[in-house]
Amino acid sequence: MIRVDQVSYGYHQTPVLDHVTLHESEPVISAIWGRNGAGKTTLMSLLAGHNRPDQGSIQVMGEDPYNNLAAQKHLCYVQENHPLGRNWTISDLVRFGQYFHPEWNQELAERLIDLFELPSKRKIVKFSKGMKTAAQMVLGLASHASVTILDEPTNGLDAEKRKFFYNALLESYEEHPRLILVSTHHIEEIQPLCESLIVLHQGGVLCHEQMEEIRERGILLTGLIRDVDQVTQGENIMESAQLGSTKKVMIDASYSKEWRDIAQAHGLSIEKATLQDYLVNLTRKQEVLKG
Ligand SMILES: Nc1ncnc2c1ncn2[C@@H]1O[C@H](COP(=O)(O)OP(=O)(O)OP(=O)(O)O)[C@@H](O)[C@H]1O
Repeated sequence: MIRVDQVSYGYHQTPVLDHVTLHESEPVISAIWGRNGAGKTTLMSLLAGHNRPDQGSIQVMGEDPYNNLAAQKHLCYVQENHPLGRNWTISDLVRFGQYFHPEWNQELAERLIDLFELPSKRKIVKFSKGMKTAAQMVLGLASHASVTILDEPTNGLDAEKRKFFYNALLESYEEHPRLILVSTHHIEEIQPLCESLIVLHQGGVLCHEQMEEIRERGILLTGLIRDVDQVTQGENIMESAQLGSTKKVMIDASYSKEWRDIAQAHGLSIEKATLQDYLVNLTRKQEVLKG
């Protein structure tokens, strides 16, 4: 569905993406995670054909997306500040969606407008931040585009609206399976919906894995310093803290029965780290290693 091969891109001689390769061949909801400035939006805008790679090639449904209408009919890219017409209302947005997206689902669009309580007559520029995001999500989800790209789709949404969005995302995907790429900083909330995770870091894809595998990684062990040190000898320690005679570490290992047994045998407590904390440490570790 998408093929990114050896793509490099920079702004005014400042490199952002460096020989990035990324393939998704099946319909899937995939999260893109990375620290601020990692290049998530840059990668998404290249996939959407808004910019052309400096090097390498991109294909979306077999087409080069840059300046290519044949590719655009397969694509819906919803970015943070979507350039909606200044005077647009929700009705204009819906007309735009119907016109540009051959698979547009009008019934879903109407239901989402209702759910997000979006006023039909007010101009979108006068919406609150959360309402603007919700309006953009109506476009992204109802587009049913084969490659739907959502950049920070929960920005500004309150907890209830985020829940509505996650339910609608899943419903829209189940009704019309396709590739939905979602960049997010709120990985804990969205990870139950995603089958794969792409981590961007230092200009490249640090990992691209099945969510069910990566969400098991990162374990926290707590106990007496000497016991923790003994058990974690030779392990990849991602984080460590001491308080008196007690030590707590995060190691880069899967939360497996084997590890639970080892912890129990040594009198250590064991917990699964959050995916968010694991990823923060994973990207920090790389910085340390490279530094
Ligand atoms: N139009 C631009 N001109 C110059 N530099 C840019 C431009 N857009 C982005 N950059 C730079 O490219 C790098 C990657 O930015 P990008 O917006 O792709 O990251 P991101 O992962 O989406 O970040 P965030 O999580 O903060 O939204 C940053 O260093 C940013 O300053």
